[in-house]
Amino acid sequence: MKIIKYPKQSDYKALLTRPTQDIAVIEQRVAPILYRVKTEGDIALRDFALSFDKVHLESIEMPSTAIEEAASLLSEDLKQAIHQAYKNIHKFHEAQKSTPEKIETMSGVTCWRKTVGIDKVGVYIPGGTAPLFSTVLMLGIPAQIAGCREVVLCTPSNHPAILYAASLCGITKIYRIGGAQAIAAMAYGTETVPQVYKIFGPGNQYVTAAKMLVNKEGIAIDMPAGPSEVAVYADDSANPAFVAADLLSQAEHGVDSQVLLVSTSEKMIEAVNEELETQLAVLPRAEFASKALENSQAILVENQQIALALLNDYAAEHLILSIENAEEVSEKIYQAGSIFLGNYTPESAGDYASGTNHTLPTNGYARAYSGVSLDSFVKKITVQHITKEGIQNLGKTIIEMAEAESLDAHANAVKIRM
Ligand SMILES: NC(=O)c1ccc[n+]([C@@H]2O[C@H](COP(=O)([O-])OP(=O)(O)OC[C@H]3O[C@@H](n4cnc5c(N)ncnc54)[C@H](O)[C@@H]3O)[C@@H](O)[C@H]2O)c1
Ligand SMILES: N[C@H](CO)Cc1c[nH]c[nH+]1
Ligand SMILES: [Zn+2]
Repeated sequence: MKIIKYPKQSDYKALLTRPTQDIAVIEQRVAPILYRVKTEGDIALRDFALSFDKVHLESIEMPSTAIEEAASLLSEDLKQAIHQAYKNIHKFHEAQKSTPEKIETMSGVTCWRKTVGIDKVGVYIPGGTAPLFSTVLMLGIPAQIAGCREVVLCTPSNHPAILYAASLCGITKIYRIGGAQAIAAMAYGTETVPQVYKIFGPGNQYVTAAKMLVNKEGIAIDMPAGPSEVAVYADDSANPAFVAADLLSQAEHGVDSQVLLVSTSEKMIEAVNEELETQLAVLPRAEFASKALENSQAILVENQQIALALLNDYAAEHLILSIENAEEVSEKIYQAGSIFLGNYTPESAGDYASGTNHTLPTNGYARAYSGVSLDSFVKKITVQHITKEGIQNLGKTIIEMAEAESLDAHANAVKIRM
């Protein structure tokens, strides 16, 4: 990994640029895909499956026999692991349920919020270069807890673990389509794929751009969750082999991934770089990882204050603090998708099984977005009830304000009751 020593603040922006293609270029590629699915429906889905994924789709919907067979194609160990992950993710997301409180703002005036699962949701499960069945749990479990009535799943992969995890989450509508065309299918609906109100899920740049484009047409999305990234802040208490392993764990996702190492210790950076070479040499996805490492850097900084400023600017999807007093220092982080503390908290734990959600904002979107949670799958509807006495207490205030806005009918709706 390139080493950048003591950069000036004016260099941060260039230094922290993501390797993703220009969004305008990707949108130009994706917009015609969306249009064809919108206007031609299933015919376009079949064409794109053939040209992008090299599959001739007999049936766009996953056959029920494949779903039923899935369990028998997986090892007992893998099924056990999936169940353990399911339990932890369920526990963490179930705890996010909140009991709405009824608040009496004035005597006789009561307001509250009721929580409702979004009726129809679509989840995208990446499957271009790896079948991310863990993402099924990350999206299917909160949808299940939220009580979403219809959950549609699209993925270009037919890996049995995706089907098995989907069954655990009660998802039965599975479509074997990927990329921007899958996002379009869920956004507009086709003869086969049902239209949904909100689309969730990570994916490559085409998937992410498609989500952002359909969002402009009024379809809700979770957030831009594109190519994976991790930043590691390591001091001399870190273990260089652990740090290198964490960097490679995200670099192996794809050529457009980016990883960042920030340290006040030149010795640590050099040791991590050596470890990277050793570990990369035996990594099956070395081709992806080494390309991603070309887009990545190790940055040597003077002190912790500068390290934290850089990391907050970068707003990494994942931030690992392999430093002393990690929890205390994490209080000073205000821009990151998910934080991992200490030497024994690999980012992979959050990817699979600790309980937190791995669908997280990339490309700096962690400055304004949170990762997926139970909240992402629900709407909160406000409810209020005012008694005959309550309107006497509140009425004067409303009339005063409505008349000042020159909206007499608003004022009358109160006066008539008083
Ligand atoms: N941010 C997160 O929370 C998160 C979580 C998991 C994975 N990810 C990211 O998801 C991505 C998965 O990517 P992937 O490619 O393996 O799978 P994917 O399922 O996202 O994309 C595969 C699809 O891309 C389409 N495609 C491929 N080349 C294309 C082209 N030239 N033009 C138009 N469409 C094309 C194809 O239709 C294919 O089905 C990785 O970048 C990974 O880092 C992010
Ligand atoms: N690291 C990815 C989120 O950026 C999630 C994932 C799934 N499987 C492995 N990793
Ligand atoms: Zn990962």
